[in-house]
Amino acid sequence: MSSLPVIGITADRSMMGAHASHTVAEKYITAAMGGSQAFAVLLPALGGGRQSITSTLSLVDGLLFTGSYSNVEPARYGGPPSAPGTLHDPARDATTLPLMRAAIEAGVPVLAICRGFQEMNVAFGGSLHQSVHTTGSFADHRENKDNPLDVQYAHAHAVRLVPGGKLQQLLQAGQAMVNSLHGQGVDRIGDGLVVEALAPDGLVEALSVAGSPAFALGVQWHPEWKYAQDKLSTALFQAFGDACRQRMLARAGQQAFDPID
Ligand SMILES: N[C@@H](CCC(=O)NCCCC(=O)O)C(=O)O
Repeated sequence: MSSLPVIGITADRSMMGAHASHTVAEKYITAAMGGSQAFAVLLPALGGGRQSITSTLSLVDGLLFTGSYSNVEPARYGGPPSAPGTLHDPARDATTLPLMRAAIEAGVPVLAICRGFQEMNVAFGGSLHQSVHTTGSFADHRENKDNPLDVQYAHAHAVRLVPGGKLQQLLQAGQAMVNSLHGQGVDRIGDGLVVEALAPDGLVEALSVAGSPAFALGVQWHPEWKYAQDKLSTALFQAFGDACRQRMLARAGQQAFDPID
């Protein structure tokens, strides 16, 4: 048995030339390995039950739901059709949405980032604003894609950590600075989800799952970016890794008592 917990990382499905491909940005892999001290494996976005959720959950000690430029298809939360030209990834939706709920119910630790955070909300029956900056109620939370990456992923605004919440307890502070690279945002909050952080304009920036048997946290920002240099990001990946290690040890204990057949 490996001494490292295994973290499954959700991939996007897109075309590389003529070939359907499954990809994960390396920053998520290095953050899981370095920040959570885990062994990273990539989970293809095959959807449609082609690889069963039960088998996936039996292979991993935790799941990292990644960010992505694509939007969750609005039919998944009863929203109006997307603006023409919006990037979707229906295979990813079909993979991550059922996996998210099943993982959390089974006590598999979950950290969900940006699109992953939006998936958490939709998986629990919530809905999304398709472009928060056109609602009239919120600021523009998008990055300027013409800027160098270091500028795009730099701190953009504060978040207020809800007193007594999981994030506030983790950081032992009332607020933190975060980056901001998203056009969509949480509208109706999913059933059983708990607000953990808010942007100055009131947009929900982090969610946890009430009564979840294990770590289950989603954040709208990108803690994987320079995870080792930012106090909140370091704390998040460490706490996620600790939860994954706990599950690994619990599973090892269970196996030791399984009858030999
Ligand atoms: N499409 C959604 C989600 C935004 C998001 O996840 N961006 C990530 C960009 C690439 C990355 O850093 O992985 C939205 O715009 O709201």
